[in-house]
Amino acid sequence: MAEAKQLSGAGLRGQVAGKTALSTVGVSGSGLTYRGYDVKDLADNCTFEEVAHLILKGELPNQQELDAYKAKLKGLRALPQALKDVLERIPADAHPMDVMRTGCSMLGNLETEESFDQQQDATDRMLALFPGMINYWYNFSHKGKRIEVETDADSIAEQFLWTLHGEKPTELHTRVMHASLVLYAEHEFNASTFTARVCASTLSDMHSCITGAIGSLRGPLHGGANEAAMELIQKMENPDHAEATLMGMLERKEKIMGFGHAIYRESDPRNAIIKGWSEKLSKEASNPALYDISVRCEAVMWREKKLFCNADFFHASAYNFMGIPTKLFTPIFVCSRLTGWAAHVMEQRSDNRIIRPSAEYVGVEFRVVPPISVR
Ligand SMILES: CC(=O)SCCNC(=O)CCNC(=O)[C@H](O)C(C)(C)COP(=O)(O)OP(=O)(O)OC[C@H]1O[C@@H](n2cnc3c(N)ncnc32)[C@H](O)[C@@H]1OP(=O)(O)O
Ligand SMILES: O=C([O-])CC(=O)C(=O)O
Repeated sequence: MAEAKQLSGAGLRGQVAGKTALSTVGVSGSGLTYRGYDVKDLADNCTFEEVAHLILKGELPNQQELDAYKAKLKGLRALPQALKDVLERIPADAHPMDVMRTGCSMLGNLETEESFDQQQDATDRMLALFPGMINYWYNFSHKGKRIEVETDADSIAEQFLWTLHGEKPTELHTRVMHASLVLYAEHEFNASTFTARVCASTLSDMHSCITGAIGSLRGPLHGGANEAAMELIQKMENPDHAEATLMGMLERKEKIMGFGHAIYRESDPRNAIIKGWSEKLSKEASNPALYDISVRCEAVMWREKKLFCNADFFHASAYNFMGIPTKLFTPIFVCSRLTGWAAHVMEQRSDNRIIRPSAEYVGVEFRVVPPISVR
């Protein structure tokens, strides 16, 4: 494992802002652990529902607990009519992350979390409903279709692909979606999770915490990078063109989305896993060059800048190979990270003090209001 990066300076880098029992980043195992388990171990051996159970309830489920949890989630997929009405009014050119934000907020109006006793149920409802919600909007706004979201899908991974494409996905695609959702599920005090915790610290409701977190994840410096990476690589015709494009961007000091990380120094442990799945998917894809292009980007960025792919970069080609429209990439991140966000909200609530840091004032000196006639 790479040594932890020296962390200091702006952006609260390196400052401990609270305690968590949920995950470690850049500390042990391959570099990312959820409640003590290595993310690679979890991605190789568990479904997303098992990992959601681990993150939200503290332990991996036994078979009986898993069956009960999956049955509960399957029963919570229906979209309230009032939410469908709102989704149908959002235009096709809206950003799907804005749809997620509005949808989450609307659900909070319809099924308000009245007390913290309801926090697990409120979370499970969102976990079950979000994949169908975004794909209901997508299919209605782009194809004029009102889709059925109460499918026979066995899992959240299958439910996302099924409600998007209107048919049961292949085993390989479902397996990749499970791995992807596991990889994105939790990541300590990243920007969106910290947003959720700040909101939770005011004793606000779960939907407000998650709505705020969605807003933070949307930006290209955070979750939006998978989408930005796709926009970049789809313009590249072949590996040599990819190399020339990146060299030009680096010369112009442009940021390359999907590379670098605030905490990891030499690699993001999630990258090797999703890269492996991207390679497998490329073997049956109609545009396999995207994988070789991505591999060349990785090599060039390391050679030129010692910058490595973060979790987002190979997610771009993997999702593209599964026929997922680019703008739906970051909403998938939401469907997964919801587990981490909600677990952090619960953790914050269990030992709360309002989060209220101080600022260093750099404005003008103290002064007196002059009468308006002399200003
Ligand atoms: C799931 C996730 O959210 S993972 C992150 C997804 N975000 C991205 O992929 C966006 C692209 N990456 C970045 O913008 C950054 O690497 C971040 C936001 C992830 C981390 O930011 P920081 O902690 O400030 O990065 P760091 O301190 O390592 O930056 C060091 C230098 O490398 C540069 N750098 C970092 N990442 C990149 C990049 N992707 N492309 C070009 N240059 C970069 C920085 O500009 C900085 O240069 P400077 O000192 O001249 O300003
Ligand atoms: O930890 C971070 O800053 C960003 C990140 O990788 C994540 O949230 O998954």
